[in-house]
Amino acid sequence: MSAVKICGLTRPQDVASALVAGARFVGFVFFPKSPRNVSAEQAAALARDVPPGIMRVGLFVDPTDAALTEVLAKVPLDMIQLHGAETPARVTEVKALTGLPVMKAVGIATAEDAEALWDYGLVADMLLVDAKAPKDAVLPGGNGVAFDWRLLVGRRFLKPWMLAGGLDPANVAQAIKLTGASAVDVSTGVESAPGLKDAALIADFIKAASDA
Ligand SMILES: O=C(O)c1ccccc1N[C@@H]1O[C@H](COP(=O)(O)O)[C@@H](O)[C@H]1O
Repeated sequence: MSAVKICGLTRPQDVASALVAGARFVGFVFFPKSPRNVSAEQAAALARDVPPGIMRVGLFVDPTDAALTEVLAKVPLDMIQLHGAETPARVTEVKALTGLPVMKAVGIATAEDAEALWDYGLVADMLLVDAKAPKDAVLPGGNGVAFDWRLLVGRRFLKPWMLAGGLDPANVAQAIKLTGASAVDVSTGVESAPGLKDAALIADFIKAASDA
């Protein structure tokens, strides 16, 4: 049974749908270019509805110290997700600055890309193994694009990890079976429109991941 993170929540009803369906992680995006971007005030209201034991993850892309500090002053987060070009040294800095566990996203398209998982595993608390963004993409993630999951078969990880990238209710079971992922993350695959989650798709996704 894989744990599920539903990322890019923007509305209270979407948070409720994720929780009712059994999500173990909920994600809030702090990246203005994203259709899932939320202000610190919006995220604070959404995070208040989340019971203890469920991880509230703040997603940032190459954040400054000031941006992190400003959000954390208002939003009770349990984990920071770094989804930009942050170096291993920056991961260490963000951990020290925030006092929170950091999950570092690593974009994969080739076996060579996957090598970076080792370096980030030395410093991050968790790894998010995502598809590399297409060249012309505006967003570094949340593009609904999958990668060749066979690149992960037999790979050793230094830290707990989550699979992401183009997952949806129809393919998540196969992805888990092939990679052995014990946690999965989804954003666009459970949306009815950019930034708007669909309760039925969330429920279908979590059931498929749990049954896999
Ligand atoms: O969701 C976004 O808008 C986003 C913006 C910037 C960086 C990452 C983003 N989302 C993350 O991308 C992966 C995969 O998403 P998808 O399921 O393929 O849509 C996931 O970790 C999201 O948290």
